[in-house]
Amino acid sequence: MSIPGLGQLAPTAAPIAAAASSTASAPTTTQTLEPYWEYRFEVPHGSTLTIKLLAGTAEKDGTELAPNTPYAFTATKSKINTWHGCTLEITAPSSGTYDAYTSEPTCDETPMVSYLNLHFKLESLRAAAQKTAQMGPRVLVVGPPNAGKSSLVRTLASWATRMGRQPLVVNTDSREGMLTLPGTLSAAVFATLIDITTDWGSLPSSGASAIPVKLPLAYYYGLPQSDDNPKLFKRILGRLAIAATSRLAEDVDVKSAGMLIDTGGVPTGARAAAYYDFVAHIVAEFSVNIVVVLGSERVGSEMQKRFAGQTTSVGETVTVVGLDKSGGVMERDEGFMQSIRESAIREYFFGNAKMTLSPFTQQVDFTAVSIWRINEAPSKPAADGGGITYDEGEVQTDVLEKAEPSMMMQNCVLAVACASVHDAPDIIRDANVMGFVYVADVDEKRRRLRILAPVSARLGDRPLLWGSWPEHMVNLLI
Ligand SMILES: Nc1ncnc2c1ncn2[C@@H]1O[C@H](COP(=O)(O)OP(=O)(O)OP(=O)(O)O)[C@@H](O)[C@H]1O
Repeated sequence: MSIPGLGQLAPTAAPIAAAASSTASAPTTTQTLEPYWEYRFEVPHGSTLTIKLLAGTAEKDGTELAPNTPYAFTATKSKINTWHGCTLEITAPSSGTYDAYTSEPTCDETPMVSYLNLHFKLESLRAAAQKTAQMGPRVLVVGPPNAGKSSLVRTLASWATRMGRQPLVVNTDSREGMLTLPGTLSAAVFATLIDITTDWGSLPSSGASAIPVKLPLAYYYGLPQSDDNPKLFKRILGRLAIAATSRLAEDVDVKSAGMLIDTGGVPTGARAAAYYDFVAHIVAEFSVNIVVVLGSERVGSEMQKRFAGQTTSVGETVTVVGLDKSGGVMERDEGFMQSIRESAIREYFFGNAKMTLSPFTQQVDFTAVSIWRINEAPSKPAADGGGITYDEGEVQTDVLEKAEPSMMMQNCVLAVACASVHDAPDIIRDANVMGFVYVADVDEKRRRLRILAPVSARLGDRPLLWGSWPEHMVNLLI
């Protein structure tokens, strides 16, 4: 066990240098970082950047780098930070490209110190909860898009596990999957380190891994934005909250460590009001007692207005904490995000550079599968403030519709519900996800589907859920 940030030296007067961007050409370079500096890097799809810690100590999102161990990063934007200083060896294949620079803040300038202070505050709450067998802190992180919310949740989770804690991490942003494919809301206990070459660690798959794989509990929403179908989104959040709360109840270590909940970015315009309702729903359902607002006074003031001083279902007062966003957080455009989603899906079926998987292909008759469609709600407010408001009472938007196989499903990912094909639609909707299949081909003439699955299992026994997220893929078999 190591304690993040402890024993740190008084801050050195590190020069405040403007971050200089450089496109590296040399295959191997070394980079020396002073205390509090960050090495920020962007690796495009198809390139690999290998980083090795030669001396000192360094972390990626709270997880320490092992000395003299090469870590290969691909298709990512991230950073390595150091509390005490370090030397890194950076290697990139001469044909590959990447962009990197060092940020050189002092102790007073880096928001990492305030994140560490938050961690120690949470730690003291966890210690107190452990003594009295109460629930540890339930922390919700909110803020605008690209504020560093997921990075902060990951960092707090990693620091907690380094102290021997086992927090339950919850993802409520269906655009990105946590330990599962996009389109889902999920929760997982983090008791061991995170594989730092990925965001959240490898997807659970049927192979051996040096770092223990975390198994998430996932529910399929099948749409990218929470307001694409507000009623269904809230329903699924409720299911996840019940599962998360019972996970806390059955394990004293998880209970005292509490929860860390990630959210999608607060949208702009009229959609923000609806989004705040989802936040209120999360606060109520997960009995959140600490709301961390990252990088926005506007969102901070809204959160203060709504939650500060409120009491949770277990009688604790809700605290709202505002923290600065790191200047290093990188924009990820739609093209980049799409390539990340595609690689997550490829990895799910075919494995990655460390482990190849052999998915199972089967031909099934249209009549042998039971597919249920998840629809968007009929309307949502436009980003500019116009548009139509919801009328949730009237429309049963959270009802699944039975769908006939069709060409529209070609190259789509379907979620396999942990339910029976004989169950009622609302039981199927409320079931958690067992895994995913991919529709490689639809032959409407012969009424047959070619389906790729991670394991050989009879598909006809389980209902399949068809949403619009993740979106249509390019053909994975080419
Ligand atoms: N200090 C930093 N230096 C370099 N990159 C960073 C830093 N902090 C975060 N990033 C990167 O910036 C990107 C966006 O960060 P992150 O995903 O944490 O933001 P977010 O607020 O959760 O985004 P979203 O609104 O899309 O959910 C990620 O690729 C992350 O690894």
